[in-house]
Amino acid sequence: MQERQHVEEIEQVLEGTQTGRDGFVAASWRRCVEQYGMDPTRAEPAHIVTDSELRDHRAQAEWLIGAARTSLQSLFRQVSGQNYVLLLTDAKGVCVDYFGDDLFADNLRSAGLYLGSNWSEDLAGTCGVGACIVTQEPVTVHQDDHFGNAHTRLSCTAAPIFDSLGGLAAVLDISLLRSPTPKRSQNLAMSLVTSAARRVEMANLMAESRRDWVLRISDSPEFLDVDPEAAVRLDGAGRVLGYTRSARRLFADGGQILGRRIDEVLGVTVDDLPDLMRDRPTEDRIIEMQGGGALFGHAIAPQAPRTALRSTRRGGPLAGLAGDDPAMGHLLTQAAKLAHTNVPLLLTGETGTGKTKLARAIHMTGASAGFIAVDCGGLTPDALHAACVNSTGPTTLLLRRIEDLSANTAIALAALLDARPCLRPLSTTCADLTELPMSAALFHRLAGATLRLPPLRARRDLGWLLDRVLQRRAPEDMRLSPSARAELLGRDWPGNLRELEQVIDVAVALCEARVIDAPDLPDAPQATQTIKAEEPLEQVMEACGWNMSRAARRLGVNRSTVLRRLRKAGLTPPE
Ligand SMILES: Nc1ncnc2c1ncn2[C@@H]1O[C@H](COP(=O)(O)OP(=O)(O)OP(=O)(O)O)[C@@H](O)[C@H]1O
Repeated sequence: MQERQHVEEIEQVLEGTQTGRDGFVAASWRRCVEQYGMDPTRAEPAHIVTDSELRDHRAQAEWLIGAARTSLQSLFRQVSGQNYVLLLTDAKGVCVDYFGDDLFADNLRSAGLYLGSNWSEDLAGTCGVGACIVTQEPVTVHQDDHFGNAHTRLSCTAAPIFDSLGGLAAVLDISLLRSPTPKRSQNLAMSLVTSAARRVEMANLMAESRRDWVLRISDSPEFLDVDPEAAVRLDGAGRVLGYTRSARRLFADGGQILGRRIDEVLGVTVDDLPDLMRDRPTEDRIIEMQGGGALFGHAIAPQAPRTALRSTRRGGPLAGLAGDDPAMGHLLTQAAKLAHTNVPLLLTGETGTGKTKLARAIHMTGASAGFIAVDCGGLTPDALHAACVNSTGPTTLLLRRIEDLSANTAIALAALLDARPCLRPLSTTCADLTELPMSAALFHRLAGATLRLPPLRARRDLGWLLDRVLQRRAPEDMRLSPSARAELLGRDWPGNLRELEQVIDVAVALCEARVIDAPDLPDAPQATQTIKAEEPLEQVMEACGWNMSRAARRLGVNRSTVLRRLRKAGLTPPE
């Protein structure tokens, strides 16, 4: 009786009658009859691929099975005892991994809820996996939503899993042999399966991105580090190399995502990513969206390869730090050799000469997996311990501005380094070594070797640096006029590379055409400094359009410092 009603309803839908079915189900029924020539009255058995075909499908999906296993196991634990079956199918609909209760194995196998079953729509008719492959959206195909009478007792909820290039890679399906009648009984299954699919995409993206930056994103600071909603993988210039499906919403204008620069949609450039790393408080890691609104970001730096080659040739992150400057060439060759050792390094030089950047490049070149960065100004012994508490394996400890260490924290640091030999300190300082306020004991724990960065005015690769900074911070087709270039090459640069970046940022903002000309350049360094010292925070924020990254660059501090100062001054952006 029920079977006859089901067939009659399919006929009505084919004639164009609205029967209250979900639109995607009606569309699938239509395809089953009109494209695949199926007949709902025929009790089709489950389609199972042969053992050798299954081996092929599993071999091709091996990376996916690996990435999904942990998520599937944890999902299965959540639904255990409720008779749910989990299927992971490849993009063709063939089940390549399976979790179900062995007690019902025979029933599940005959219903097709088993390894090797093929749930593509053109074979199985309207079903969770098939509809998910066609619509590329999460779906519930409940009981008589199914096309064939053989399946009308099942309830299947399926979510798509996309690879990092945006292609459909798999479907995660959670099914019941028997279910309560209301379709909404499967709402919880829908929410479980979509979040499990999101986590599989995240695991896959992370596994692919060991050599690149990853920016993970969340609407709420609470979930940022534990279960972020979306992530993008970025190259050194901030271009998108891969993404999880939910990251599409950042690119709301649609179209191409791969190859786009992240600063086209978010108020961060690749140079801001270190400020979004885990050592910063979560609530300070705010990212403004270009179209308004804000998100929270967690940046993960490229990791060194686990089996780092003991090469002394310069390459990778270190190579990008200098052009043809003999002093920098010598320093970077030394840095490349020292990167593979455990020797504590002290990086000295004037403010803005790139000590922090060099430290990060040394870390990326070496074999330490973990990376912790702390600013020594205001650092308490407790905060130092808290920052290092989770470090287990070899870990780089970047200590910025050790001249600002308090006496108490200096004692705590010496004790910490003795107790945790896995920590490799890389310290930076602008101070003269003879003026460092620390005991000889601590000094020798920090300065196994000293690398001195030259001031920008002494470097012979200023032209190269100008082009590089321009390439990173200006639109692709923007260039410097010969007179602007000559003016910049003649400057003194007391603020070094930081000042160079700011000058380019200002010039890019002021320039009205595609060529930066001399009048677009901000004032001479001396004048700029005087103004900066006198300029109130509110004025800086207004001048930067309340963009925190821009204000941070202008003030020569990082974004979290700007945020802290704003909070302290009780300033908020105008409505
Ligand atoms: N080799 C480089 N090429 C281009 N930009 C660079 C280079 N090195 C550093 N920078 C940029 O210059 C700015 C200052 O760099 P960094 O923070 O490493 O300097 P620092 O010496 O640690 O400064 P401070 O002592 O004031 O903390 C950063 O924005 C960084 O991106």
